[in-house]
Amino acid sequence: MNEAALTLEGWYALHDFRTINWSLWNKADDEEKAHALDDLQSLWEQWKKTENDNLGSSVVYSIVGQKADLVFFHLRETLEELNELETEFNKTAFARYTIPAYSYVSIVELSNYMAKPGATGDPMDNPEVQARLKPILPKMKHICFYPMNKKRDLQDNWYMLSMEERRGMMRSHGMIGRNYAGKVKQIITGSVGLDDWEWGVTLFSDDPLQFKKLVYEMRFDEVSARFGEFGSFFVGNRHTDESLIAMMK
Ligand code: VOV
Repeated sequence: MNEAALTLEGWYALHDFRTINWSLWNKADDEEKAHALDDLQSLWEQWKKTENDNLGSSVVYSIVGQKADLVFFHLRETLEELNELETEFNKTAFARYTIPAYSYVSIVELSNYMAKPGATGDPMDNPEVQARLKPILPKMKHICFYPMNKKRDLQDNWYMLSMEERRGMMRSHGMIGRNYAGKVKQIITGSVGLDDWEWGVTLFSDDPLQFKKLVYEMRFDEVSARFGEFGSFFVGNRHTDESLIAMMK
């Protein structure tokens, strides 16, 4: 049997994609709209407080194209908290004007492929590791999310490779990624046993072209070229509470 990579897990993640029911929204009167936006605003204030208290992180982005209109991306300590905030959102007057479009449940994950040989001590005690496992989400202008698998075909089965083979490929993957330091920030969330794909890839950048450059360059790298299988891509622009409320008015 091949050696499983050791993984460290941090905050649970929910990507909650919604479509706005514009025909319902357009029929609502001013009072109903104001009530819906007040509800959204007060929930957003709670999300900000959670983030300021370092108990989680939340960002909201528009989605370009017809797959959804918005994504609410939340990180929280427990699955229960994610469930609660999803329900809380569903109870708002604002949610009545949205239709669930897609969701993804996962957990922030780091693997030991790049672990320094001979490192001692519990990595969970390392503040850098903690900051990566429980990240305050970047407030960059654009987001790109997609789920992915590593192939389990007869010839190309990631899970049948030795640790050394996988480590070598992940090193090359990391080297490509490093060229995008300062341009693209990635949050990799593991979802084996949690959702339909094996990982969620969430990228942030101030320049959406960098998503295309990075993903394209990685397609030529062995781990993506031979083993990568990808779901739907969602791309969008950052919303603050002010910009989302202004858009709805
Ligand atoms: C923005 C740049 C960037 C950088 C620097 C980077 C680096 C790294 C390192 C060093 C490591 C391994 C250690 C760890 O941290 O876990 C990873 C891990 C991972 N990655 Fe990555 N990745 C990036 C970016 C990046 C992208 C764009 C993708 C999508 C691939 C594509 O073709 O579309 C991706 C995927 C992943 C996955 C699914 C994993 C887990 C694989 C597993 O089998 O466990 N990743 N990644």
